[in-house]
Amino acid sequence: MKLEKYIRTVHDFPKKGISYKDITPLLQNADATKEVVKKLAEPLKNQHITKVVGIESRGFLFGMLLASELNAGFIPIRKLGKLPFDVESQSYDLEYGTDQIEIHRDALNVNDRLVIHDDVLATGGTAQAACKLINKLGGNIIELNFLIELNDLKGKEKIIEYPYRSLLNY
Ligand SMILES: O=P(O)(O)OC[C@H]1O[C@H](OP(=O)(O)OP(=O)(O)O)[C@H](O)[C@@H]1O
Ligand SMILES: Nc1ncnc2[nH]cnc12
Repeated sequence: MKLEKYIRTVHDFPKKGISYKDITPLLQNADATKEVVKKLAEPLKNQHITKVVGIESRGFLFGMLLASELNAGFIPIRKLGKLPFDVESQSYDLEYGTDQIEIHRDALNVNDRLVIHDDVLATGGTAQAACKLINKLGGNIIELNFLIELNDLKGKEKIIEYPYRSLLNY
């Protein structure tokens, strides 16, 4: 199945000069959605993953499905001020701004085997900040995976210490 045909490029969103990769056409298609989950999960099936970490908000969409497919738990990393309990925080730069993400301090334990998932790897600022949060809690990152990687933005250079995978490259 050609997953690329379900990704829509929207020019000048949310700011002039940005080519935004819109995954909503993919989400509308059940077969394409299942194919994404299968491809994300396949190499991880024997890796004894205990929790998938998803980054708000689009990282929740496939992060939760991947966790279910792997019989793993799910940990949300959320934007500033959204998690109700004790949190660790990390600020970072985006392709179109700056932001701050947080994780609950009791979200994981040192024995967990973690996968971090997000829909898009662009500059890598978000993924790098997520890794910093996990490291603050002493977590063990087995892999980062993404549905889409924007090659020219060189996000992979920010997560060089970890294995990572993207299903689609632009
Ligand atoms: O590699 P980076 O340059 O850090 O960009 C990637 C991040 O940008 C998008 O999220 P966004 O902050 O737009 O939020 P959303 O998921 O709520 O749409 C995307 O879902 C990633 O989380
Ligand atoms: N160009 C882009 N399209 C979709 N999501 C993004 N997150 C960061 N850059 C993005």
